[in-house]
Amino acid sequence: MDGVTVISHPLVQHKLTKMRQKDTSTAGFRRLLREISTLLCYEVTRDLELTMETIETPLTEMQAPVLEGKKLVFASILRAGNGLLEGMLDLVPSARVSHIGVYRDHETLEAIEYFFKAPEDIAERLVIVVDPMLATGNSSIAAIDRLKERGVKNIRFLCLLAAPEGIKHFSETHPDVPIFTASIDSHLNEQGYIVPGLGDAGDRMYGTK
Ligand SMILES: O=P(O)(O)OC[C@H]1O[C@H](OP(=O)(O)OP(=O)(O)O)[C@H](O)[C@@H]1O
Ligand SMILES: O=c1cc[nH]c(=O)[nH]1
Ligand SMILES: [Mg+2]
Repeated sequence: MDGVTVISHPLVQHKLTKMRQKDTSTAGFRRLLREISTLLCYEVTRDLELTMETIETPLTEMQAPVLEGKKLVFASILRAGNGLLEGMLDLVPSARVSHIGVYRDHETLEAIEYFFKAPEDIAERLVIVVDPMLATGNSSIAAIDRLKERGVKNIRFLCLLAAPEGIKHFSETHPDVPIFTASIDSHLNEQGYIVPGLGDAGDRMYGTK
């Protein structure tokens, strides 16, 4: 699929299988999500620009590559996005963070926004939006609409599972935003859940159901 990268690394796929299993505990689910997020972060940042800095090794001075970490924003779609955010910050501690509070209305599946906070200069930065689930696409599309209203031009979207219906909707609405996912699942059911999926990511992370 155009604009979609499936991260097929065996460690990612193994951990995802554990997360899908209904008997995985809340603590186990959270731990796996944090671990998998570092692996996904590795892939989504693979082509980031480096600048050269003068450093001194014990032997000599040299020009060495460093990441422009302060130019990055991780935007977490609450609540479940926070599970991906933590592991990503482990790898890029200097990244800035935006929180976008969006939940799905269970009847209409429309996205309802309840919170938005972002760095002042977000428009000048690369923003990696994170949410484990791309189902209908309504939540991620709404979050990216909001970022574009703030002038952000350079956006990537990272998730764990995506439904074909959501990818189509998302790509038609935001064709300029590449999607990174660990799996493209079969379909959405009548309630808008991803099948086979892993259930409700927020509830599984926080034990709210
Ligand atoms: O693509 P969509 O059809 O919009 O579905 C995906 C959204 O649903 C879940 O959030 P939820 O609404 O359950 O909120 P929560 O994270 O607070 O539980 C998930 O974390 C996504 O944000
Ligand atoms: O399967 C789904 C769909 C939307 N949100 C989730 O958490 N899970
Ligand atoms: Mg939820």
